[in-house]
Amino acid sequence: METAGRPQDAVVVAIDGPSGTGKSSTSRAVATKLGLRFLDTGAQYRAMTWWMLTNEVDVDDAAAVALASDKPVLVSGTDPLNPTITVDGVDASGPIRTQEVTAAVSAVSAVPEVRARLVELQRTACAESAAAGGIVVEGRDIGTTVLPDATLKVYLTASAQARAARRSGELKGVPGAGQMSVEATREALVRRDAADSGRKTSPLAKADDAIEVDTTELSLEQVIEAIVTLVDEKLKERTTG
Ligand SMILES: Nc1ncnc2c1ncn2[C@@H]1O[C@H](COP(=O)(O)OP(=O)(O)O)[C@@H](O)[C@H]1O
Ligand SMILES: Nc1ccn([C@H]2C[C@H](O)[C@@H](COP(=O)(O)OP(=O)(O)O)O2)c(=O)n1
Repeated sequence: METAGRPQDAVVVAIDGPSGTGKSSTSRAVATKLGLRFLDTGAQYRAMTWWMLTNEVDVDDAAAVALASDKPVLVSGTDPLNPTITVDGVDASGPIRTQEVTAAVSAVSAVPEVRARLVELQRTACAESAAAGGIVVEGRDIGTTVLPDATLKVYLTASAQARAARRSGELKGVPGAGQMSVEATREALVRRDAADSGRKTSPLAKADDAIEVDTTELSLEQVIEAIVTLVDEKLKERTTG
C-alpha cells in the first residue's frame, strides 16, 4: 500500500498562460482548497529583475545579467494563504510589482542562466512539497519545461481586453505600481506576451497535454471549480487506471 507523503503520491498542478489570465489568483485558491503548497514563478523572475535593477546591472546586457544571476539569494514561501518572496533576506513582495520591474522582466527572464537557476529552485520547491501532499506551480513554462510530469497541466487564456481590464483594476490598489489606462495596460500586456512567447529558451507555450481553459467569460470562482474538478478527475484516473 502507498503511504501519503511519498513523492509518487504528491499532486503536482502546473498552471501556465499569458499575463492577466488569472494564474496567480486561481492557483492560490486551488492550492488552498486542496491543501497543497503554492509557487508563483513569475514572482521569482520579478525578484531576480528587481535585484538586477537595484544593483545597477544593465538588464539589456544579457552577458552582464547572466554573470550576476547566481548572486541574489531568493527564497519563496509556499503557503498559499501567505505566499512570500525575499531577496537577500529582504521582503520583495511590494517592489517586484512596480512598472519598472514589469517593463524589465521579459529581458531578464529570456537569459538562459537566469532560467537555469530559477528552474532549479522551482524543482526543489516541488520536491519539498511532496511531504505536504504536493503543489500548484504557476508560470509560463511549467508544463513544458519545469515539471513535464505534472499530474495536471492547465493552460489559461483570456481575451487581451479582459486581461487588461483585470490587471488595471488590480494595480489601482498597489502603491508604487503607477496608474495606466486600460488601453495602455493592454498594449503593455500584448508586448510582454510577444516577448515571452518569442524568446528562445522555454518560451510561453501550451504543453501538448495541457487542458486549455478560456477564462474570458468565467468568474474567478468558476475557474477555480473547473480546475479542482480536473484535479479530482486526474486523481480518479490514477486510482482506477
Ligand atoms: N476569471 C476572472 N474573472 C475576473 N477577474 C479575474 C478572473 N481571474 C482573475 N481575475 C482578476 O484579475 C487580476 C489578475 O489575475 P492574476 O491571477 O494576477 O493573473 P495572472 O497571474 O495570470 O497574471 C486579479 O485582480 C484577479 O483577481
Ligand atoms: N515560468 C515563468 C514565469 C514568469 N516568467 C516571466 C515572464 C513574465 O512576463 C514575467 C512576470 O511573470 P508574472 O507571472 O509575474 O506576470 P504577470 O502576473 O502576468 O504580470 O516573468 C517566465 O519567463 N517564466
